[in-house]
Amino acid sequence: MITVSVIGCGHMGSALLEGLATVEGYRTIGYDVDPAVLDDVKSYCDRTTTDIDAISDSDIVALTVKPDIVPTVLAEINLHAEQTLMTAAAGVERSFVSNQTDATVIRLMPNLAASLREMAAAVAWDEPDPAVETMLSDLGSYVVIDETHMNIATALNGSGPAFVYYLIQSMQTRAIKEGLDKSDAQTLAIQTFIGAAEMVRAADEPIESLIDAVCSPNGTTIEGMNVLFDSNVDAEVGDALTAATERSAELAAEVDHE
Ligand SMILES: NC(=O)C1=CN([C@@H]2O[C@H](COP(=O)(O)OP(=O)(O)OC[C@H]3O[C@@H](n4cnc5c(N)ncnc54)[C@H](OP(=O)(O)O)[C@@H]3O)[C@@H](O)[C@H]2O)C=CC1
Ligand SMILES: O=C(O)[C@@H]1CCC=N1
Repeated sequence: MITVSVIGCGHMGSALLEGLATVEGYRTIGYDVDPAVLDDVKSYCDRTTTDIDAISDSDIVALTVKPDIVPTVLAEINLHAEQTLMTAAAGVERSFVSNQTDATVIRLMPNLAASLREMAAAVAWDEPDPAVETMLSDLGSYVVIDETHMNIATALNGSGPAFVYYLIQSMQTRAIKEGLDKSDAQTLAIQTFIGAAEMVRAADEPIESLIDAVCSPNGTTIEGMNVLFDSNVDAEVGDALTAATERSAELAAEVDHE
């Protein structure tokens, strides 16, 4: 049994708890300062509490408060060396956290698909942590990265779901405008993204070849692709990632200088 405490049960903390609630082998504790937030997650947790001391025997403590709240929480918690403190706050560096706790600190960039156990996560640590490896596998897929790359991972898989939602919305909105029933447009847009992502995962060829396979000669797809090729959309999507990456770096500086 792995005991996981989540400090801050808002969007990210509750997604972790919701995902873990559907897997055997975890005892979960949700901690937050807001009792109303705890009401929302109590069906996913073995225990909810506003008492910070309740996390004292947890194997893994997930820190899912906003970056500027991290110093406040670190001043309140008293963890021991056998515990793992998993910080998920964007921009907050591992060294900043480990200077203020005896626990082993790992840095995680999760995403909200944890609730469905479809999370993409990036983790940075000194040593692999078997309990964390099990937990991340149970919640989706993860990669181990050097912490110097955590800001771009934050943009790619932390913020990335919002970018993908936006693209799904753009496609389904236009389909509805062209006359398709709203529910049908949603079904088709969603399954198209799922299917395309699975095709990319399964393929041992480059994405360009997958695009070519959809583009029948003189067909429909190439007409649409030409609009994309002639646009700046590739650069704009890249710029969205860069903006999020730069903001992650700024957050690090802001928390460090508090
Ligand atoms: N949302 C996302 O998709 C992702 C978020 N993250 C990271 O997760 C963290 C949380 O983000 P998110 O879940 O969106 O934010 P939320 O605001 O939804 O959740 C944060 C929660 O922490 C609570 N809180 C505030 N102060 C304390 C405290 N001292 N002790 C315990 N809990 C406290 C907040 O209560 P109250 O509202 O009353 O202040 C709130 O319920 C951020 O650092 C973010 O960078 C990482 C990846 C993805
Ligand atoms: O927007 C944010 O700052 C957080 C971190 C990644 C996703 N949400």
